[in-house]
Amino acid sequence: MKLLDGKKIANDIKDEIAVEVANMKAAGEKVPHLAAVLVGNDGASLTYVGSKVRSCKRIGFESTLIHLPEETTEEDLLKQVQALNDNDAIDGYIVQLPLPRHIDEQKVLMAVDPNKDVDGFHPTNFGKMALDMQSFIPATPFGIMELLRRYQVETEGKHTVVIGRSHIVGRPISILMSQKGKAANSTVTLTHSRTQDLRAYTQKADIIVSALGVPDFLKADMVKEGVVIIDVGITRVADASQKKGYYITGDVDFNEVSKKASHITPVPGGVGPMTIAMLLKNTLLARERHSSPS
Ligand SMILES: Nc1nc(=O)c2c([nH]1)NC[C@@H]1CN(c3ccc(C(=O)N[C@@H](CCC(=O)O)C(=O)O)cc3)C=[N+]21
Repeated sequence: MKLLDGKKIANDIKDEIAVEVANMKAAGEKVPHLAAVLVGNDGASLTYVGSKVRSCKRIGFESTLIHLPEETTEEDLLKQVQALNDNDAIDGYIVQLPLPRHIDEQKVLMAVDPNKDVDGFHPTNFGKMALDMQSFIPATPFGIMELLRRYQVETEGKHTVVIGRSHIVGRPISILMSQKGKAANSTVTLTHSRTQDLRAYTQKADIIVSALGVPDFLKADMVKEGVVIIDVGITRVADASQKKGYYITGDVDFNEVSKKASHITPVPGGVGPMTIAMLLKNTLLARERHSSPS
C-alpha cells in the first residue's frame, strides 16, 4: 500500500510556486495577490481561510482577507465582489462557501469576474473545463489530478467510480477523469444518493473518489484488491478528549480499506492540503494570464 501524501506534495508545489514568485520579484514584476471573502464565523471556514492566508505569506504572495459579519446583506456582498472585480491589484479571489442562508450563492458566484475566479466556480470556467479549454479548474479536483499525476497512478482505461455529484468536487472530477489527450482517459461512473446498489460499482472500481461527507462510509468489503482510494470527505467529529474538541475523519474506513488498496489518501493530510496548494497555483496562473497579452 502506498500512501498518497497530499501534505508532502502540497508542500512541494508551494516550494515550486515560491521559486516562481521569487523570480517575479527579482524581475521587478508584481507578485500574485489572492483575496478571500469570508461571511460569518463558521469554524471550519475560519480554519481554511486562515490556512490560505498563511500559505500566501509563506510563498511570497500578497493576500487580503475580507471578513464580513454574518448579517451582511446579499446586496453588500455583491458590492464587495464588484469592488474586487474592479481592483486591478487583485489577481484572483474566492468567496468562501457555504454562505449564510439569506444570501443566494448562485447570484454571488455569477458576479465573480471569470478571469479572477480562482475557485473555477463561475459557469464560464466550468463550461470551458467541460470543453477541454483553458480555464481555472476547481482546486479540489485539480489537486486530486495533480496527486495522481505526481504518484504516476495509471488512470488510462481504468474504471473510476466517483461518489457524490457536488458542483465543487464530484461533478468536476467526473469530467476531468474522463478527459482525453494527455489527460486521465479514465472510464467514469458518477454515483450519488439515488444510485441503486452502490457497492456493485465500488467493488468493480479501479479508482474510487469519495466525496460524500459520511465518516467511515466506504468499508473494505465494498472495494477490490489493488484499488486506488481518493478520500475527499472531511468531517469534524465532536470528541471531548481532543484538544480542539473534535477530530477530523474521511469517508473511508482507512484502517481496513488500506489493507486492500494499492494507493490511498489519508484524512487529514491528503486532498485537503492539495486543495490549498492548487488554489495558490490558480492564483499564480491568474497573475501570468493577466500580465501576458491574448
Ligand atoms: N469558495 C470555496 N472554495 C473552496 O475551495 C472551499 C470552500 N469554498 N469551502 C469549503 C471547502 C473545503 N475546503 C478545504 C480546504 C482545505 C482543507 C484542509 O486543509 N484540510 C486539512 C485539515 C484542516 C483542518 O484541520 O480542519 C487536511 O485535510 O489535512 C480542507 C477543506 C475548501 N473549500
